[in-house]
Amino acid sequence: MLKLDKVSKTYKTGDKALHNACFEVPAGQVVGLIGPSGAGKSTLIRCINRLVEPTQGSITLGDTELTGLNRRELRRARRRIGMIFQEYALVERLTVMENVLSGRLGYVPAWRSYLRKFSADDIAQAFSLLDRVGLADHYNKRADALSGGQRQRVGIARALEQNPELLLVDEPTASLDPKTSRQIMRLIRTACQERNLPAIINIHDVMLAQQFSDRIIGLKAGEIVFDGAPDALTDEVLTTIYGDEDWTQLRGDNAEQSTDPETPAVDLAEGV
Ligand SMILES: Nc1ncnc2c1ncn2[C@@H]1O[C@H](COP(=O)(O)OP(=O)(O)OP(=O)(O)O)[C@@H](O)[C@H]1O
Repeated sequence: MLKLDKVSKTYKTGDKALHNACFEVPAGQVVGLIGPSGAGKSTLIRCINRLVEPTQGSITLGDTELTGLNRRELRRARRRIGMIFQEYALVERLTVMENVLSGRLGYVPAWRSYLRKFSADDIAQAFSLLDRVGLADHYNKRADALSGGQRQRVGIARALEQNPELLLVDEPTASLDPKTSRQIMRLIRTACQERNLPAIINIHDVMLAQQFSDRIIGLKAGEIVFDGAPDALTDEVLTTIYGDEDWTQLRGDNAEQSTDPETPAVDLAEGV
């Protein structure tokens, strides 16, 4: 369980990026975090693992108050939080397997991580995760030889290799085509369901968020203006968050893409 209590962030520039954010995310829940550009989505995600220091409020993961930790304790706590990034953040010249194993680096002693020595269990788990994200045959390829969708799957496997208690996902599909985006979102959601893992996904595409989240949190100018079920995200609510748009047409376009016959209805679902 993740809990945010009155979390605010004002940058040194005076930008009030987040104001009094309060919510809890129970185990296994996938939260889609939406809102216009500059609403504070990245700030909120980064406050949770303290890549950005909140100005006020408390953030608790399980029994640990993340906001109260010193640097060393924070390093240890970050092992419990898997991150998935828009630009994948892979080490391009390393193999797929080495990238996945790097998810364990926070766990192995410094000398072993320097020599990149991993236990047999870590390696077996990495193989199993690569199999589950559909990349078992690619384990020995260099990361820079992969497509965007494949890279993001490596990013997902690396985050899961950490055995995290929470996933923070920052615009995972922003660099991907619509079909690959849906596959990646399905993969993240299924992985969370199987592991009872909570996740917060910062996502620009409202329709994808609605399709693959258990809950939506809508931010506008640093304030939470919506927190509810994906079905409750009516055109009126969307207009509150984003301003006027032709939501009916946007939904129509998306429905066409979702029924794209080339997109298997359950692709990867069993494999994750
Ligand atoms: N390092 C920073 N220093 C000063 N202001 C910042 C910094 N990072 C973000 N901001 C400001 O905080 C506000 C929220 O930004 P943030 O990046 O969190 O929004 P966002 O919803 O993630 O936007 P986007 O969808 O465009 O990535 C904006 O006004 C932004 O200009």
